[in-house]
Amino acid sequence: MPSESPAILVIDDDPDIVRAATLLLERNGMRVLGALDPDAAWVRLAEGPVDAILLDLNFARGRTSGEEGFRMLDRLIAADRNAVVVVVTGHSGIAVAVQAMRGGASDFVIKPWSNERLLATVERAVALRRAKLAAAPAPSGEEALLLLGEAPAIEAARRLIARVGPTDAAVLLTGPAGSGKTLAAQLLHRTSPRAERPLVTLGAAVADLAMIEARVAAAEGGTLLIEAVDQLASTLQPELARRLGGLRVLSTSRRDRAGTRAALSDDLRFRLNTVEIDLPALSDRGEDALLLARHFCALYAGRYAQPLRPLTEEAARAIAADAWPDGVHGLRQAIERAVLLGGGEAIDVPTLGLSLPEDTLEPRAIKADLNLGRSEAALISAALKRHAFNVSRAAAELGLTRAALYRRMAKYGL
Ligand SMILES: Nc1ncnc2c1ncn2[C@@H]1O[C@H](COP(=O)(O)OP(=O)(O)OP(=O)(O)O)[C@@H](O)[C@H]1O
Repeated sequence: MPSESPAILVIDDDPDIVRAATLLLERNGMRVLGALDPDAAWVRLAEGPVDAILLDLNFARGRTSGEEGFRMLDRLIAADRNAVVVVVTGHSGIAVAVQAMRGGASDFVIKPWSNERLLATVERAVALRRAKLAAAPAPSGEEALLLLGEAPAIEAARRLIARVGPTDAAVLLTGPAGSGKTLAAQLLHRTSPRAERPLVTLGAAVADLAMIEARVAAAEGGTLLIEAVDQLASTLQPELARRLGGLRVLSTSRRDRAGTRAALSDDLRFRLNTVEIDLPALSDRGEDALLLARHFCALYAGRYAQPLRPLTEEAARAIAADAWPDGVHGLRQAIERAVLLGGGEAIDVPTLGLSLPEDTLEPRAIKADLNLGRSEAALISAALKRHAFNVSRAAAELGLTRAALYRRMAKYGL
């Protein structure tokens, strides 16, 4: 860590949490500013910039949607595009944390945290912030909207987008996390006669009637993008269906077609699925992961004014073989970090935080544990370390859902 002590802003409405984080981080050479609510946070930020921000997503106790936290996250990133925000959420909030990462958070921590992990996360955040500042991103870096890939399903999706984009047809986009649904929706809007009008997003998982009314009004004459529509409360579905006149409606769901249909009331479904586009998991797209990885290497090298470093042969193999549980989103983040934080001539496997496909050897400690009756805690701990505490990857390797992995991590104090 560089000599000047990093400044960390901790935004949490629980003074005990602020105190605990302060003790830990100060003991490790950091300067900590505490804020019990967003207003106090802005006052702190006005006093001077910070290296990382720990943001509790649920200010008002008992709330779980994280809505207030999301607003704060948006504002923090709008105020400073290099802000590095780590969101903090309770066990119930894993989906919310993942959504926050998509909204620009750089990492997340689940409460109750382990000190070791919190510290490692904050140190990573500080390194990322410093690398971002040092790299001085080219201000012009508007990214072109491109749905890249040569897999047949992606080619089919591009053809469908070109055909139905310019119409007013409602399009339902299905596919797993990070498969490009939002990107496809942006393309559909961009190629439509409404392109100059707003594309307004409604997050169905956290929507209530007031939010529905506000977003529908904001999308008037433009396009409404309903994200995770399968998660909309059943009582709200007829309310939403009734308000969709006069809008172009695009929607996304991580469930497959049948699962999505089953989650929607007839009246809402008829308004949404005139055309359906499926986007497959990145791991089912053959060489596309590698093609996208090379694209992101060039994109981030340009954006951060870094030399374009190639992928080593092993890195290319590891990328092609990985399960990519967070889809293109996860791949993109891995490459951004590697471009910003990696040194050397080329981007290698450790810089990406991946493992080589044939690397099936378990560390010796694990073997001993297996002989002693399969210590679940040791297996989980090793998987987490192997994946640099990336819970999605560790869970994928262990064959667990993320929620199941978090439960076990809490059980074993990992
Ligand atoms: N085929 C692709 N070509 C280029 N970039 C892509 C492609 N697919 C996805 N991306 C990029 O990957 C990231 C994740 O994609 P996107 O947000 O569209 O996924 P999603 O399916 O909406 O995910 P979620 O279910 O988590 O909302 C975005 O930055 C997007 O631009």
